[in-house]
Amino acid sequence: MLTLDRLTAGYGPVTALQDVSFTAGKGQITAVLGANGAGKTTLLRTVSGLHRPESGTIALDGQPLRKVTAEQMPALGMVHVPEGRGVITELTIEENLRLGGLAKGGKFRSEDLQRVFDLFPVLADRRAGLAHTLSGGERQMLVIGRALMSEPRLLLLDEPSLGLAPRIVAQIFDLLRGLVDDQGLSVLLVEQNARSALSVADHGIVLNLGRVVADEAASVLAADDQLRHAYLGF
Ligand SMILES: Nc1ncnc2c1ncn2[C@@H]1O[C@H](COP(=O)(O)OP(=O)(O)OP(=O)(O)O)[C@@H](O)[C@H]1O
Repeated sequence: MLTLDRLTAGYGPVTALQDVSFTAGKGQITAVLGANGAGKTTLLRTVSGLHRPESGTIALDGQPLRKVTAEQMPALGMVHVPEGRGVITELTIEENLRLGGLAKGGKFRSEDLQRVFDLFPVLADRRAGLAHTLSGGERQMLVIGRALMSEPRLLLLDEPSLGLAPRIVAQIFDLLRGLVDDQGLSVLLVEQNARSALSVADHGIVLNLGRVVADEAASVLAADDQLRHAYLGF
């Protein structure tokens, strides 16, 4: 689905990613793990066209994404959900979702809204309420719902568990698993919470100082004590 080949990116003299290569499979959750500063956010921003790599290629379904801008990504079936739950708190929940429907450049479709409300009944119940009234977990559901409005094939998620209670993280990851299993969505999941991410992912990539140090089935990574202690903090 998504293939990175020797991707190198940085910020002036700082190299954030060095020769990063891996494939995120179709209909799978691929977790990108690593400590603070490992390069995870830079990786997602580079894949979604927000940060220009110094070298290497990114291909979606075999098509190189060279020169594709962030604005064009939803039309290609890829949506980025950045860290920090960027809901617009002054708008209602429904208005926030409608914005996601516009990302693809087409017309808003009420069936997309209904589809998202079916997935997140908690948002449907409060559709006319202002987004600032939502809890952290509900805001995370809202930004995922907003991303789903453009019917992506690939969802890029940056730290969805950040600041959420374990029970809410489990609920959100279960939901993602359902989307992948039932609707064939593919997910690239960047997480510092490696234990939870590996419990839901099919595959895991471990980054350390911008380099891939492991690229394995999630179950293999979770069972590798040495790697867990060295890089994943659990
Ligand atoms: N805007 C920037 N300018 C300069 N250096 C940056 C910038 N953003 C990130 N970096 C550096 O690039 C490296 C990778 O950072 P990145 O944010 O991608 O890591 P991360 O794994 O996402 O960490 P975190 O979990 O803390 O967000 C780090 O050394 C970081 O200090």
